[in-house]
This record gives sequence, C-alpha cells and structure tokens, in this order.
Amino acid sequence: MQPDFWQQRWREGRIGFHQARPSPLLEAHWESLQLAPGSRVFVPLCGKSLDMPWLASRGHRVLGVELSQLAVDQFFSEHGLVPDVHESRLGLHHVADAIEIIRGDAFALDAATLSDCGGVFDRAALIALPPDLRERYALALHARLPIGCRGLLVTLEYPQHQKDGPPFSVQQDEVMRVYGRDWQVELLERRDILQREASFLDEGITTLHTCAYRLHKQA
Ligand SMILES: C[S@@+](CC[C@H](N)C(=O)[O-])C[C@H]1O[C@@H](n2cnc3c(N)ncnc32)[C@H](O)[C@@H]1O
Repeated sequence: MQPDFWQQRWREGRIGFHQARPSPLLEAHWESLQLAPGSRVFVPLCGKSLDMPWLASRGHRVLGVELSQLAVDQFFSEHGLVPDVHESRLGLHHVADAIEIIRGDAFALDAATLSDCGGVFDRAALIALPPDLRERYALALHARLPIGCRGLLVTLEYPQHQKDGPPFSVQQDEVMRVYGRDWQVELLERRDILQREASFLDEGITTLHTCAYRLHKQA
C-alpha cells in the first residue's frame, strides 16, 4: 500500500478498521506475556487505536508510529490531551503522559529508537500490508526490536480469493515463516468472528477467524 492510500483513507474518514474499544484479544492475552511493569510497548501502524491508552492504563509506556497526521491529531484531541511536539529525522514526535506517537514511516525507525521497547503489540498492522511489505515489516522492522522483547500479534484469516485486502488474510504458516527465524511464536487463540463482521458477510466471505500469537524474541 502506498502512503497516499492511507492518507486518503484518513482524509475521507474511511477508517472502518478503527475500533471503539480496545482489542478483545489484547485484553484476553496481554497478561500472559508477563511483561515487567513500566516496560515500553511499541505499537506499529497505530492509527488512533484505543489499545494505546489501554496499555498505558496497565502501567506501560507506549511508542506508536503512524503515517497520518490526522490520525495523530484525532488521537490526542479525542483523549483531551495536548502533546508536546518535537521533530527528529524520524518524523514529528508527539508526547503526552505515557504515550508517544511518531508521525512518520514505521520502516524508517532504527534499532536505537526501539532499543528500550520490551513489548510490541500488533493489531491491524501486519494484515494492513500486502505480501512484499509484510515480509519487510516482519523481518526488517522487527529485527530492530531488542532480544527478549515479547509481543502479541493479532491476525485475520479468510479465503483471500473472496476479497481484496486490506485487511489481508495472513495464515499461520506465513506467521511462522516470517517471525519464526528470530522469534519464538505460539498460537494462543483462533476465534471465529464471521457472524459479528457484517461487512465481511455482505461481501460474501464464507469463513473469518482472528488469531492471537505470542512472540518472544530469541538471542
Ligand atoms: C489498518 S490501520 C490500523 C490502525 C491501528 N493499528 C488500529 O488497530 O486501529 C493501518 C494504519 O497504518 C498506517 N500506516 C500505513 N503504513 C504505514 C507506515 N509505513 N508507517 C506508519 N504508519 C503506517 C495507516 O495510516 C493506518 O492508520
């Protein structure tokens, strides 16, 4: 997906991916990661997700990255926060309380920036990307997270030939292949969500599951 695609989605308010509550699989499985209190959690392709304040409410510091300035502005104004803003070569950093969002390209982040992220949470980030970018995202971007980092990855699975992405279907074998080199990967749950996803039903999709994987970066 080109950056223009996402910028246009935000300009036109076509943000059906945004959820009015934190992700159910985050609430269900985050504790199982047993992250140290106060550890910093990276939220790639964060949009204005309510997962970020949820993580902050659990005592984490949060580092999000998002292309769209509109998304970043909406996030802070909808939470009644006025962020401190400064610029770096990575983009525009917005910091309020425990949450920092960099308005910039996730692929430009370097290992130094991510070095203190003990956790990572991905919902609608990997599955927002077409296959070639997914490989870069999982291999190159995640390679910059430190050894020992723990994460939760949420995916969707449906018959890809029935619909164009995004969101794309990402099957378990792909997750194992792209993360398995550097990360220990464990499927925690596969949930059937077809009946509550009206837009997928309307498009004639016949099966739809969401999966949660626990990730642990190995030495
Ligand atoms: C499908 S949305 C998911 C947003 C969020 N994770 C959520 O659960 O609501 C994908 C988001 O990634 C952003 N995005 C796409 N490519 C990006 C990139 N290379 N760097 C940073 N953000 C990106 C888009 O603007 C969009 O807000």
